[in-house]
Amino acid sequence: MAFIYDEPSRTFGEYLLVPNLTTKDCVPANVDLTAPVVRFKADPGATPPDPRLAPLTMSVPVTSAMMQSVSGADLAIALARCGGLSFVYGSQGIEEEAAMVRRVKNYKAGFVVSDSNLRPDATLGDVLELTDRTGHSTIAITEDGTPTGRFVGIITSRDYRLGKTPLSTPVREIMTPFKSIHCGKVGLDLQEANELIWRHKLNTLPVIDERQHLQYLVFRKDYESHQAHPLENVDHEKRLIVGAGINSRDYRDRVPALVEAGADVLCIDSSDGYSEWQGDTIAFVKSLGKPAYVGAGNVVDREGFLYLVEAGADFVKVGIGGGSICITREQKGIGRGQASAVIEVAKARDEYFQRTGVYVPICSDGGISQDYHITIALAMGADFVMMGRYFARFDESPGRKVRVNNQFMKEYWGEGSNRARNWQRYDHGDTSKKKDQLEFEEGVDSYVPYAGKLKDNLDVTLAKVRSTMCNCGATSLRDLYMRARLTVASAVSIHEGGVHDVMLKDTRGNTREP
Ligand SMILES: NC(=O)C1=CN([C@@H]2O[C@H](COP(=O)(O)OP(=O)(O)OC[C@H]3O[C@@H](n4cnc5c(N)ncnc54)[C@H](O)[C@@H]3O)[C@@H](O)[C@H]2O)C=CC1
Ligand SMILES: O=c1[nH]c(=O)c2[nH+]cn([C@@H]3O[C@H](COP(=O)(O)O)[C@@H](O)[C@H]3O)c2[nH]1
Ligand SMILES: [K+]
Repeated sequence: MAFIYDEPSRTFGEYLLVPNLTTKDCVPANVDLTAPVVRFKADPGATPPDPRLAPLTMSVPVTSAMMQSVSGADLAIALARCGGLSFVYGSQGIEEEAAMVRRVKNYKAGFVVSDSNLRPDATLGDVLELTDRTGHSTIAITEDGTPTGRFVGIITSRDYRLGKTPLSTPVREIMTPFKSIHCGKVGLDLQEANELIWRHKLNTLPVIDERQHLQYLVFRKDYESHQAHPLENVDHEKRLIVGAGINSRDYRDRVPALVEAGADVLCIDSSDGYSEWQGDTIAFVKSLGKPAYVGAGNVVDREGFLYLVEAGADFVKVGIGGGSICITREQKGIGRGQASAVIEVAKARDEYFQRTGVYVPICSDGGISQDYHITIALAMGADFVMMGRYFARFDESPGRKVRVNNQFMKEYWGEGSNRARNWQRYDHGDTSKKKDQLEFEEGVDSYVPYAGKLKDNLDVTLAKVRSTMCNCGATSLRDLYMRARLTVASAVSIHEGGVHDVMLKDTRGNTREP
């Protein structure tokens, strides 16, 4: 006989937090958002345990969805610099995905590999053409014109006069030559580089190796940007932390390549994780010689969670059909309201911890359509959240920025859409996929309003989270989960929470309905 749940399945927008006493030390500056990423052992007497006991943590509880339109290398770098974690999308060739992971791991804040380089026999005409193409006015001159060739000089716009200096002038006659340039030696850190920049009043510090080959450029303005990222999520070698998506088919080839590339944590990407395919995938990752972390999912209930935990998952992702581009509930009728799913799985996680002393973090994936939904998810017991739409809006996401009806938009398409699935037609890596199944789309191709830089937006979002936590008397995510009091809002009280019974006024004094 079919089992019917007593309670309807609910989602974040149906709940509100009721404030607790805010003590005077409970201010946003004192809020610590550190979250565990992977399983760890702790004293089951303290539920939930201190997240800093986990072997992999993040300083803000936010991850970006493993989607083609969300998590490429640029977004992964920007998010890790703000303290979060990206999962580079797995719906691409294995080599391509590994290359993205490598790009994130090789990123050194403040140290950039020069992208504008010429040989000494190039001309001013070449300089102008290159400046135009890259938008960068600092050009490194190396013997072979490569970013790591023997370094012989530098050209900036101060070295020539447009309209006066002939375009045919060779670079070697106008560049600042090596002997007049202050350089750093490879191995110096950003602070030391910055010291040199200030001492010698430089705009750019070239960093060379013992053979005088160029390695990096350090720009004065980038040091300031580094100072603005105090929460950066880095490993013990100060490299940014990055995750990578995998699937339950080509994992035997994909996982070793990603681990080799330096992925800190993997995650199986699927709408439905309660399957033996995922059990096998986890077992494979755990059988590798090298230790590797792997998350699994998605699940929406206690049974699915326990199955993946017992299979060895390092974290479990929660959510079926709640994503903004999802049509799974409509197409297949599977899923559960995101709040109900998180509440049940968080309870199962706590019981498992109390029984075994092993804490397995959970991630609420999809359906965050307002910033405060993050706080609600965390209050309900999610250790961190995953978002797609949210990040697709930013400069750093891979989708194109386009103008639609006089407004800038970014493209955002679901991983279950035909657009995303097309990669397999051009890649030979995953030919086993669904040969035996008829295909139907489970996601849409869409636009989202362009919103600018990731950091600017995430700073505001997290300010709201911290502020709400203070309303709830919480300065850590553990506090929040332990103390939060949530109430279901009736449809009428949701109406009451919006603007009502007033006419809105614009800057010219005109009025309109809310
Ligand atoms: N979170 C959500 O609500 C949803 C997410 N998505 C996203 O769309 C993408 C595709 O998701 P899915 O279609 O669920 O991918 P999937 O690859 O997990 O599953 C597709 C089908 O293949 C089967 N399968 C998996 N491994 C297999 C193996 N080794 N051998 C034979 N059959 C196997 C599965 O049982 C399923 O029927 C993912 O990126 C996912 O995150 C799609 C729908 C909903
Ligand atoms: O039904 C679906 N069809 C799709 O094509 C699809 N692509 C992604 N996802 C899932 O949605 C999450 C992102 O959701 P948001 O945009 O709401 O943040 C992601 O993290 C995924 O869990 C999909 N679900
Ligand atoms: K299943």
